Amino acid sequence: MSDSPLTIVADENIPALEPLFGAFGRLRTCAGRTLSPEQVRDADVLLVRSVTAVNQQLLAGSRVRFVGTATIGTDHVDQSWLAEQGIGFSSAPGCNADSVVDYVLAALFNLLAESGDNLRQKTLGIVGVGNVGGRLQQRLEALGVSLLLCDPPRQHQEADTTAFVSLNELLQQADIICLHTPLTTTGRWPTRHLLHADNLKLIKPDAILLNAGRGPVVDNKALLALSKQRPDLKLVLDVWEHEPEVSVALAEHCRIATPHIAGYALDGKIRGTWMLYRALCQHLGRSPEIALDSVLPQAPVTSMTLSPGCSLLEPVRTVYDIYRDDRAFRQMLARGADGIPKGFDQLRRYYPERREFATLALNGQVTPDMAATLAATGFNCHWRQYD
Ligand SMILES: NC(=O)C1=CN([C@@H]2O[C@H](COP(=O)(O)OP(=O)(O)OC[C@H]3O[C@@H](n4cnc5c(N)ncnc54)[C@H](O)[C@@H]3O)[C@@H](O)[C@H]2O)C=CC1
Ligand SMILES: O=C(O)C(=O)[C@H](O)COP(=O)(O)O
Repeated sequence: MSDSPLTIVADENIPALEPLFGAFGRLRTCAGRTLSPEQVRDADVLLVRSVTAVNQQLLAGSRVRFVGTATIGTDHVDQSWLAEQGIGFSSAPGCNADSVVDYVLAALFNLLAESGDNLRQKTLGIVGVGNVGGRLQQRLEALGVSLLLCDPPRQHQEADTTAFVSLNELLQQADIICLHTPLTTTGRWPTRHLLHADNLKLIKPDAILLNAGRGPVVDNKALLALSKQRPDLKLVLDVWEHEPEVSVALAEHCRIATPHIAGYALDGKIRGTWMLYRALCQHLGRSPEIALDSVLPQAPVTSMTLSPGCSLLEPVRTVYDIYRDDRAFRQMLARGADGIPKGFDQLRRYYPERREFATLALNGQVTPDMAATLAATGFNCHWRQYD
């Protein structure tokens, strides 16, 4: 690509486009879900999120030389075809991993508080221990939670294979199962329908099953069938097979149901755009000059008085009320099946501002134990400890 102004076509749902990409040339935004070959034909650069299938069908005949997806997941991009065409590509690994971990902890703290259970007395299984699963592992270890880890690709590569268990062992032993694998259909360990009718049956009574990876990692039909026989199972689903369509029946069986927003803290979304900005600079041989902090709005200071006996749920709910997302999603589903794809995307497009736990400024006085627990949960806040 030359130094002349570039034409950049971008998904309208990518935040901070203008400050990060405005200086490269002409910026045009489009609806990512319905992006057509005609809309990208004259583009030099294409910036997408997870709802745009980037492949030969979209790009053949265009002059696109660089594609960026401001997401962790890359299952919507035909990377082999891009490489064959010599088209540069970048995703944003880890950009919203902390947001997803916040979502998981918000779901778990709420559900366990409702059942009067303590996370420290549970065994939690993480399937897929990469950026998201690994950060979840770190926070939970700091909270003193017993963990089981399943990640065959890592197990195969690493010296300490004893750190991992098989998927069946994890399903049989975990009280809480969190899925954080990518969606893959090829290779040695494909994840499509990783959880299916046969192994879903292994899950323990009263277990929590949470999927914040990709919908098709769980066979949704099999999960619905099982949920009908096993009302004890507590489902938390952020991702669905066939998005933006959703099985209303399955959502009704969920304790928490949300429209693929686990990674939607503003910090994670803008970090994703910024990572693409840096990747494009590198692709063009230019030095990146814009710092992340200059495009990330300051988090509002939420003042909250923490008392020695306060529950962790209070600060968690203050920074992220997961039931707000659950309610909005169910209201949308109740409006009728025809409206679901549109409603699903509307909820995501107009998602209210949410910030990562780490941005919350809490005030107050807490015991040293509570201070340690807050820090382990991911808060980076200002409090005074009681002696
Ligand atoms: N719900 C949401 O809003 C979001 C969902 N995601 C999804 O979460 C996925 C994971 O994200 P990261 O942890 O950042 O990705 P990552 O690539 O850092 O880690 C994925 C891990 O899964 C493991 N894995 C692959 N196949 C496996 C299998 N068959 N069984 C068990 N483990 C397997 C890999 O070895 C790797 O360690 C993304 O690919 C994306 O699809 C990511 C961000 C937001
Ligand atoms: O980063 C990922 O991977 C995700 O799943 C995204 O957070 C999903 O957001 P959209 O790309 O669908 O806006």
